[in-house]
Formats: sequence, C-alpha cells, structure tokens
Amino acid sequence: MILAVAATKLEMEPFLQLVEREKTACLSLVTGVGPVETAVRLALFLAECDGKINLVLNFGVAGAYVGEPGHPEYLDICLAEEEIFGDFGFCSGNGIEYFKRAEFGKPRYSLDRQWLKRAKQILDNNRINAWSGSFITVNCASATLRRGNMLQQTWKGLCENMEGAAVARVCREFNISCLEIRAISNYVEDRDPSTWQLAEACEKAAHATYLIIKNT
Ligand SMILES: O=C(O)c1cccc(C(=O)CC[C@H]2O[C@@H](n3cnc4c(=O)[nH]cnc43)[C@H](O)[C@@H]2O)c1
Repeated sequence: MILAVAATKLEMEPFLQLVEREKTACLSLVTGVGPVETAVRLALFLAECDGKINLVLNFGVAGAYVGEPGHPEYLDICLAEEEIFGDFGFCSGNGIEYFKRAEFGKPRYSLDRQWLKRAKQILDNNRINAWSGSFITVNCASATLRRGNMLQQTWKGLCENMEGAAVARVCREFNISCLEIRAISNYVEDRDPSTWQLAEACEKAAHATYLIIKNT
C-alpha cells in the first residue's frame, strides 16, 4: 500500500479530489510544515500501520534555486534523487558547514532508485518532463537570493522545501521506500509573495502524484 504525504491541506486537497473521483486506493497523511512536525506525525502514523506501507510518496510544492543557469521554472515537476538537511550545522553567515561528528547524524539521504526510475517513466509516458536532483530541506525557508545561492552552491541543490529529508529519515528508520515529487511554486530569491504560484503548483504536484499512484 502507498502512503501519500503532504505538509499542508492546500497541497493534499487537489490530490484527494482526484483520488476520490477516480476511486483510487491510497492512504494519505498531512504532516504539518517543517521537519519536526513531519517526523513526529509520520513516525506515529507508520508505527500504527503494522508493515502494510511499502512506499511513502512525499509530494507538494518547492522553491527552485535560480543561482545557476538552467534551473527549474514555475510549475515544473521535480523528483528527488537525494534529500539533504541543508541548514543543520555551523552557519558562519557566508556558508554552512555540516557537523563532522558521526553521532550528530547524516546530512544526506538517497531516495529509492527503482521508484525514481518508475516515476520518471510514468511521467514521461504522460508527456511530463521531470527534473531530478538534490532537494534541500530547511527549517527556515530562504527569503533572500543570497541565502538561496549559498545553499544551492553548498549542496548543489535543485530546489528547497521544509519536510523531505525528515520523511526520508523516518522511512529509513522503518525500512520503507521513499519517493518525493514537487512542483515549483516560487523561486528562491528576495522574498516577493506576489510572484508565487502556490495554488497552481499544488494542482500540478497532485496531478503528477496521482498519475504515479494510478499507474503503479
Ligand atoms: O509566505 C512565505 O513567504 C512562505 C515562505 C516559504 C514557504 C511558504 C509556504 O506557504 C509553503 C509551505 C510549504 O511549501 C514548501 N516550500 C515552497 N517553497 C519553498 C521555499 O522556497 N522554501 C522552503 N519551502 C518551500 C515547504 O515544503 C512548505 O511545507 C510561504
């Protein structure tokens, strides 16, 4: 059974409408925004599931890093090859250095290669061109181009969100595969909410997620 997780009702609602309309079998969970709420609520949910979940499909919206040419654009679909806790470590103002001590945890989590390949193929078959690369999870959403560029360059990131690495970490704990798909709602630049395409990105992410579940 697949568990579809999103941070907010805004992201989940268009997906549930599709699932209900097409009578597709799937469990869903709204985790709340940020890595802490996400880890707590997902771990509690999975602990109650008695091993019946074989894939956690994390979906929603993300901010695209724009520091390098050839970045994802508004409403583009992105698939995570890996998730990185991007702002955990030492922050000097100009950059972030991850803790070297092993007991402080790992910054990077690879996502399931087989599911990633399958998702790409399904999207391709539906004429959706998806980006894939490193996703950065932050506690504090970047509100300046300078911070976005710093995170992008530190981790070679494609886009930024606030939950993905926590989902990947919890999935590893429960030995469950994890796939993450996001649509670009905004660019990571000096904050200007008037440029965000939140509702449209929620629709895009929900539709792509629905296609993957329907064709699996
Ligand atoms: O009002 C704002 O300026 C603002 C800043 C960051 C995020 C939000 C949201 O309402 C979205 C929450 C949700 O979306 C993901 N997300 C989307 N874009 C970004 C981003 O540029 N940086 C970090 N997270 C982003 C995130 O996963 C949140 O759950 C509003």
